[in-house]
Amino acid sequence: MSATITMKAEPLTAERFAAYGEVLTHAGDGRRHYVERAFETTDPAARPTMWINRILHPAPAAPILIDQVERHPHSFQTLIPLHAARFFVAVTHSLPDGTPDFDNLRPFVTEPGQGVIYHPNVWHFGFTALDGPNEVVVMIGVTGREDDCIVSVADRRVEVEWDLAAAG
Ligand SMILES: NC(=O)N[C@@H](O)C(=O)O
Repeated sequence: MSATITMKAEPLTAERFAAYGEVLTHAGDGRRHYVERAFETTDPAARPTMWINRILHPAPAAPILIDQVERHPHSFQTLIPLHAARFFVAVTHSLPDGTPDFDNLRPFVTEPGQGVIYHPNVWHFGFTALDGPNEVVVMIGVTGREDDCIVSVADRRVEVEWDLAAAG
């Protein structure tokens, strides 16, 4: 295991996240804000599926250890917390060999009321509640094959300071 990488999370914005996905908030003056890509898949066998994850334990105040990341090759993935609260997001792209680029991991802290849509194949840390337990709606296209979710265990210790006030 190589040396420890320490990072500081940034506030999540649409611009900072654009290379990895979309930030979900209501935009515009109308009552309805259509989200175009939430159900997009890359495989015709992928069936739109929704579930709710119960997250009983929010991240502790200590730096978050990124022990593994996952990606979904066949579909966009939407995550919408049911309780308006901040959550932690960390994303990266693949290196040429297909493994996650941990050196260029981008950690973020959301605002209450935001959700995210991950682009297919974007490596991401599992949904991590902050400030208390939460429940998160997950929407994704599922083929039922074993590669709907590909997990990669970190080959180095990556710690992220997520308390933005403390991070300065
Ligand atoms: N992305 C995430 O946090 N979780 C989903 O991939 C899931 O399988 O619940």
